Amino acid sequence: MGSMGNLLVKSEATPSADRLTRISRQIGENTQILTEGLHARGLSAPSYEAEGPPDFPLTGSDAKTLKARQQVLSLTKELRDLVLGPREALKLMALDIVNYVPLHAIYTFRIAEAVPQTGSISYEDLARQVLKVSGYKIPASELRRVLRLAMANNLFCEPELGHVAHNCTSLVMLEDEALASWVGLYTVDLFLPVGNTVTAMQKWPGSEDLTETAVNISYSHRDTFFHHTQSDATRAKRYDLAMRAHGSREGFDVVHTVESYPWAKLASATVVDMGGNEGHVSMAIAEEFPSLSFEVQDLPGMRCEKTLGEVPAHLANRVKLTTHDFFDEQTTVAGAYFFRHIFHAFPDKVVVRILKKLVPALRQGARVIINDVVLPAPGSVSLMEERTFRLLDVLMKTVCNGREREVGDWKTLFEEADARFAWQGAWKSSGNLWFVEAVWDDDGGEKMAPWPLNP
Ligand SMILES: C[S@@+](CC[C@H](N)C(=O)[O-])C[C@H]1O[C@@H](n2cnc3c(N)ncnc32)[C@H](O)[C@@H]1O
Repeated sequence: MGSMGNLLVKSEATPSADRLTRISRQIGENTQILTEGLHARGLSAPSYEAEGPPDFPLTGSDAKTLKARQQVLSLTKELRDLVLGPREALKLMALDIVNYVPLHAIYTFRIAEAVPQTGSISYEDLARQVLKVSGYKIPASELRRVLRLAMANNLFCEPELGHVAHNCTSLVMLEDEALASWVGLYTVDLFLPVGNTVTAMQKWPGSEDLTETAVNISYSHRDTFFHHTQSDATRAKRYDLAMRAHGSREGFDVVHTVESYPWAKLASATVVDMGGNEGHVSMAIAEEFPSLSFEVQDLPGMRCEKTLGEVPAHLANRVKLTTHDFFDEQTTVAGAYFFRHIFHAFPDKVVVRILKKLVPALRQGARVIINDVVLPAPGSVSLMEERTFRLLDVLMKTVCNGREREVGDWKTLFEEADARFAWQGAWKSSGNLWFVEAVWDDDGGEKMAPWPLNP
């Protein structure tokens, strides 16, 4: 019971000692489902061995298996915390910040590159290799202390005393540049801002200004996070690669965007993909829905010959990459305006401003389609899911005074932007992102019959 939520779930008045057994039995039952799934597909269990699979093997499975996995993840945390006891669990939660030091060191000193892909290396030789690949002269004793903490978190291993080797997790950092950049983004770029979030809340309570954030305090400037990121080539590249890793996180894959909206109902419309980056989302939808056309708008900095040339020839007449700043008035008249992963990075008043800028181009029946996070009601989803979205919500506060939103918050944004936006609702059928939609009704919003959308 407790696993499905937190605040709304009433705790037992005096929980019986059997509670622990009950949770562990549920863990056992759900683990059994996973084991059967592995057997049925002839797969072995995940492990930390260097040759082990870098991803849990059943991620693309049926709903029952996926739910069992979510249950195991939530219940094991619950059992762990209960067995620790609240006092000790709290101490460990606070102490957890130290676990980021090895991650930071591994990224900065390029330790994954310095350790040989097979076999092992002594700490002294590792110090020499680190100097070679990263230029940093770090004593063996310091590498040892950070790496031994990393190993206590199942990152690298020490097969023979005094010798470091890769395991499956550390190899991922070597082989997956996007994931390594994800680690870099959080440890190099965001560690200070995370630490300054409360200071920003004290300095600018409730601010909706993009330049009154923990990033501004940490880096002593009044630029937006976006400009801060773009102002340094290394940082910009790290951010772009990290976003790729984010896009491939479970539940955030573009396949959910393609499958969860009834795109065919837009017939032969043009969809303007606002802040559509290099067009990867539009291209994925265009592949599946051959009657649709896309105009992918983004800032000039996102356009160069290389990216323009990356639209495959068979899509070139239906997917156009153009430049447009969404703070300027929209000039393209289209059937739909699509915002994926855009608005959570902006405070409410800025989102309203962006929506208003669409108005000159909107014609009767034009759609605004948002594909973004919708916050669950507290306690309505598993603790794992809840934590994913609450983390993103607080992170948005840290970097840009943006926020994740509940369904009612999205509706309010449209109401504040213009009464002619007729609310169509919000839904999610797969993945982590929801669809939120409004239709432009020149006659005044409310009278427009809702489109029968929920697929
Ligand atoms: C988080 S990415 C989302 C990209 C894409 N929609 C997706 O779902 O993968 C945000 C995008 O918004 C773009 N962007 C930021 N500010 C913008 C602006 N003022 N006008 C147009 N695009 C902007 C960025 O360049 C970036 O490509």
